[in-house]
Amino acid sequence: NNPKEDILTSCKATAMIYNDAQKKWLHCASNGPAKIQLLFSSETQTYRIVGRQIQDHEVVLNHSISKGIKYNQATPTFHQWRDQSSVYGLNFSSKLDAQEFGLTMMKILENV
Ligand SMILES: CC(=O)N[C@@H](Cc1ccccc1Cl)C(=O)N1CCC[C@]12C=C[C@@H]1CC[C@@H](C(=O)N3CC[C@@H]4C=C[C@H]5CC[C@H](C(=O)O)N5C(=O)[C@H]43)N1C2=O
Repeated sequence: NNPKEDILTSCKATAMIYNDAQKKWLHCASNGPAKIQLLFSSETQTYRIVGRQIQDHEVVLNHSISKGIKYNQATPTFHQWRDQSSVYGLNFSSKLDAQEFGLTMMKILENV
């Protein structure tokens, strides 16, 4: 971890990406849930979302949270967002995780 990044929130969720051609959601990795973190870098004053598979630590999500992204809390345990190129989804393990993640994401989006 870059020591200069603050972990704003951390939770367990399955990272998904929408395949527009097939019109279906695909898992970003095949082996179960990931640890999803919202990070703030004081050095660059930027936020990013990082997801690492719990089983093998594979990085399945890693992108900066920019002004342009649109975030949608589709259900109490499934949130999704789109940027210029893709649509991502998080299937949370619990409603509480989803609530906390959503609140943190909304605060970030007010500040980017
Ligand atoms: C205008 C727009 O982009 N709309 C987006 C949602 C959205 C709204 C506002 C800001 C950002 C976003 Cl991503 C949208 O509707 N999208 C993005 C691509 C797929 C989808 C377009 C159409 C389908 C209709 C059903 C819904 C969907 O995919 N859902 C709803 C929540 C549900 C929850 C979990 C995932 C997991 C597997 C299951 C499934 O696909 O079988 N599924 C879904 O069916 C999810 N859909 C979508 O989320």
